Amino acid sequence: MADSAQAQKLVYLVTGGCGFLGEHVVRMLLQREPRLGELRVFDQHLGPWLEELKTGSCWGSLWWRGCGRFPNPSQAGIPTPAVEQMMLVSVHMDGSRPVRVTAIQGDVTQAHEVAAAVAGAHVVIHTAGLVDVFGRASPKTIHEVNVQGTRNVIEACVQTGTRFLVYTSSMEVVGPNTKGHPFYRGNEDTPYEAVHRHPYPCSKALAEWLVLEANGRKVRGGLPLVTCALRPTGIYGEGHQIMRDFYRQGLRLGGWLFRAIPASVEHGRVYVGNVAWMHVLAARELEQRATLMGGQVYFCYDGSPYRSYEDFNMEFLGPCGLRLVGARPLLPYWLLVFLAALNALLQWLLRPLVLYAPLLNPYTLAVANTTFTVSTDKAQRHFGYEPLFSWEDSRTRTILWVQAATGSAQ
Ligand SMILES: NC(=O)c1ccc[n+]([C@@H]2O[C@H](COP(=O)([O-])OP(=O)(O)OC[C@H]3O[C@@H](n4cnc5c(N)ncnc54)[C@H](O)[C@@H]3O)[C@@H](O)[C@H]2O)c1
Ligand SMILES: CC(C)CCC[C@@H](C)[C@H]1CC[C@H]2[C@@H]3[C@H](O)C=C4C[C@@H](O)CC[C@]4(C)[C@H]3CC[C@]12C
Repeated sequence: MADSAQAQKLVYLVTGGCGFLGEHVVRMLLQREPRLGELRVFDQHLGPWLEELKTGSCWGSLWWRGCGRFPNPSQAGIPTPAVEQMMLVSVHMDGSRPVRVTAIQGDVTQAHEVAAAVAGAHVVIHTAGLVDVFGRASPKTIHEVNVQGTRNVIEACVQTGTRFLVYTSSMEVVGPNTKGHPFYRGNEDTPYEAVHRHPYPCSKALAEWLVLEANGRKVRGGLPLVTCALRPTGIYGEGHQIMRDFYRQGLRLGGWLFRAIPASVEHGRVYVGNVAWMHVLAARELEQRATLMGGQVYFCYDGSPYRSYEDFNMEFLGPCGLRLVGARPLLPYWLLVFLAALNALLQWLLRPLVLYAPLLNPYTLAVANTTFTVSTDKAQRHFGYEPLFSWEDSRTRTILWVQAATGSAQ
């Protein structure tokens, strides 16, 4: 491996590289991808943590090399991107393998920006997306970012000759469906009636379909594109904003959270570090295992226990001082349905004046109240995935993050 790592330096592009998952993918690539030569981090909002790369506080000896333009993509006939901010950082991972990290502020809905970022990349990990089940963004915007953005990424690969594309899909491509059918310990082949109405799962399903359908298309130079899609269940870990929201809500209620969903409704969860690791491995193995992996979907899984959404959250919020009240839901389900519908109505009525987007709405209630758990080893069989972080590790890391993010260390 050391010799081949010396021989071949690869250019990776991570779209959405400053998001919750994207940041972990970026860090994982820097730590664990021996063939990494250049890493392009593409995002609409560049995170301040990228600055750490310059100061060396992240991974040993990193240093700033100065500002520069993105490598000229004109060889591929692509116009130079109209991006607002770029920087070049040189990262020395172990004293012998310098990796150039290029941060690109850009928008996946802008085809020319995407094409310019993709030009010359060997591998694209496309995690950028608008994750909105609360009604913050319009259905049109969700479609533009998640579907048109993905189309732009695929077309950029085809035009510029990039052959390997890993797409971050979602469990929601499958379900839970609007009928509330349980998906219990299901795998990639489990039959399930996927019915999508909400803009977010609709957009993820369509985007995933585009990615899988593009597998085998000839890219510039004549070789086939190889694609696969990873479907995380609910991701948790350092940087999980909803976990922080739950903590704050608990604080407002005097340190108490009130059980809303029966403990028997199990919800699939997966640690962000393992999801990132799965992306890195899938991207690494796509070339060698193109026939097996091309056009395939993989659920993301690890050793996280099957629990209800609220009980699972308490694994982290409990050590931060919150308590979940009630062995059973305190409110009757019909009342929750009523409150969720009321929230939806208020959101609609208030929209001209203010954005009202609470956690509880008919869609989130349906998701939280429907069992959806996966049990599969497909990623292990196809590309040798084993979780990098045990449940104990994942739990500890998440607790430390919640404590630090909320100042709740006890
Ligand atoms: N969070 C979860 O539980 C979960 C579960 C399954 C799948 N996913 C998928 O994982 C991916 C990442 O989700 P996340 O939870 O990290 O969300 P996130 O919002 O933290 O990250 C998404 C990133 O994409 C960027 N982005 C959004 N619109 C963009 C645009 N037009 N152009 C460029 N960048 C843009 C955002 O700035 C953000 O940094 C998404 O595709 C999401 O659908 C998330
Ligand atoms: C009824 C309330 C008390 C609780 C509301 C919880 C609700 C906000 C949670 C429950 C399940 C969560 C989703 C689930 O983890 C999986 C995903 C898939 C991913 O692609 C995007 C995020 C999403 C939809 C989670 C959003 C928050 C949900 C609905």
